[in-house]
Amino acid sequence: MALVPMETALERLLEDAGPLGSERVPLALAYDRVLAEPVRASRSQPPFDASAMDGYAARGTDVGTAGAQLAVIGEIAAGSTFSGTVGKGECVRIFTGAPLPTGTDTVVIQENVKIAAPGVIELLETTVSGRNVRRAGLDFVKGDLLIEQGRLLGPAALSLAAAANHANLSVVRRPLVAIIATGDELLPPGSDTGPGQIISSNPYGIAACARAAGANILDLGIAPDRKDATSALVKQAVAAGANVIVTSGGASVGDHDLVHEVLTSEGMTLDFWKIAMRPGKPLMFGRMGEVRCLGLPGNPVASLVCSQLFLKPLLARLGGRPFRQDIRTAILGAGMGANDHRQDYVRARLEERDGRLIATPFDIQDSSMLRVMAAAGGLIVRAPFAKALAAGEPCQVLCLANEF
Ligand SMILES: Nc1nc2c(c(=O)[nH]1)N[C@H]1C(S)=C(S)[C@@H](COP(=O)(O)OP(=O)(O)OC[C@H]3O[C@@H](n4cnc5c(N)ncnc54)[C@H](O)[C@@H]3O)O[C@H]1N2
Ligand code: MOO
Repeated sequence: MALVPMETALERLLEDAGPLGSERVPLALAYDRVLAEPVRASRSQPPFDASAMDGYAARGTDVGTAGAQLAVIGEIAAGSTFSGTVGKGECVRIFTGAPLPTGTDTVVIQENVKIAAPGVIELLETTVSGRNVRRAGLDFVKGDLLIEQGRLLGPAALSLAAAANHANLSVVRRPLVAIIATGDELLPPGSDTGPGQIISSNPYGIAACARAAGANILDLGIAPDRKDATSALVKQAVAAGANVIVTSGGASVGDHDLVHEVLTSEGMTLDFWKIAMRPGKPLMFGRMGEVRCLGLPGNPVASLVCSQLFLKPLLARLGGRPFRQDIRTAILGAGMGANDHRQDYVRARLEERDGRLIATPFDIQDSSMLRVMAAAGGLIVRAPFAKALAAGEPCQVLCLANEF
């Protein structure tokens, strides 16, 4: 079977992947969620002309002359209102956030007055009419569109939604990702391993990638290399409402690589299998109705690279989240040979020298080597049949620094 080019595989993976439905969540749980409906202001803010300072509210026409005296006829703090009307030559002691009393339009800050006599202040400086007042609706007016649909909710958006008097928000549902590791040799971390056994590491990295892309995780553990055991976990994933089933291992051509057979028997229609990439060649993708199935290769680095390149963008689409690979130009720290027909993702050390990004490929690129992967700041992307490059030449790097 001809290997599928990387771009074709990505296009097919994302072809009809759009945001899942929505759910309403309390504001306190809405951080890092994607807004499913625009947020409009249910009220105006501030809802009244409000004092921006601690001082004295007065008429603008009374505060233009230093040395003038005003009678203090009352006091008002934030949270209350002043029932009377302030006349010429009068003022009201006021505190930040309090509504301006009727008749006033200006606040003189307290630093600019002195007490001339009990109940009388004297202006030490002039104040321009209208100063130190926040007009009603300065921030927003009832009905204003405040936050657009599709926005990832961060701190300011959440405070804004709260100020606009929304206790709950409609957000895009997080995709649920079921993860199934396959292989007789696998045991969970913390186990005593016997002959021929290793620790199942892939689900942890896969889950972290999925979480970073906004998904919820259902780790279904390890299926031994038996069709019935693998089928049972796939059924469990479907029953739990998984939007994406991710398998790890068993994707290749060995006698014990059962994933394709099992997924097909559970109703998956294969879309593509075997990509012109390294690592990650045996990657498989198909659909079981609305459930997407991603068969990741078992080699630990391949499973991580494929999670970064395929799982994350897929989950971002389903969750309505923005996503873009962080690809930058770097300078090669060592020469590289010509590439073959597979797009290569070469683990590289990244450093900044004299303001330039230097990418140096690790000597050994075996796709089992997690230590190298964990030390790699990025993956040098080598197109199929790319020519040999000398140290010092530019290359493209997919930066992982903040993600791995
Ligand atoms: N004749 C061929 N053999 C292989 C090919 C091929 O094209 N022809 N492809 C190779 C490539 S590339 C890869 S990648 C692997 C992937 O194959 P599978 O997806 O079937 O993976 P397994 O055979 O199950 O495992 C491969 C390797 O990874 C280890 N593994 C598996 N699961 C985990 C896990 N959860 N945690 C840690 N390590 C895991 C497993 O023990 C094996 O060592 O196939 C090549 N072979
Ligand atoms: O391409 Mo495999 O995915 O070498 O590790």
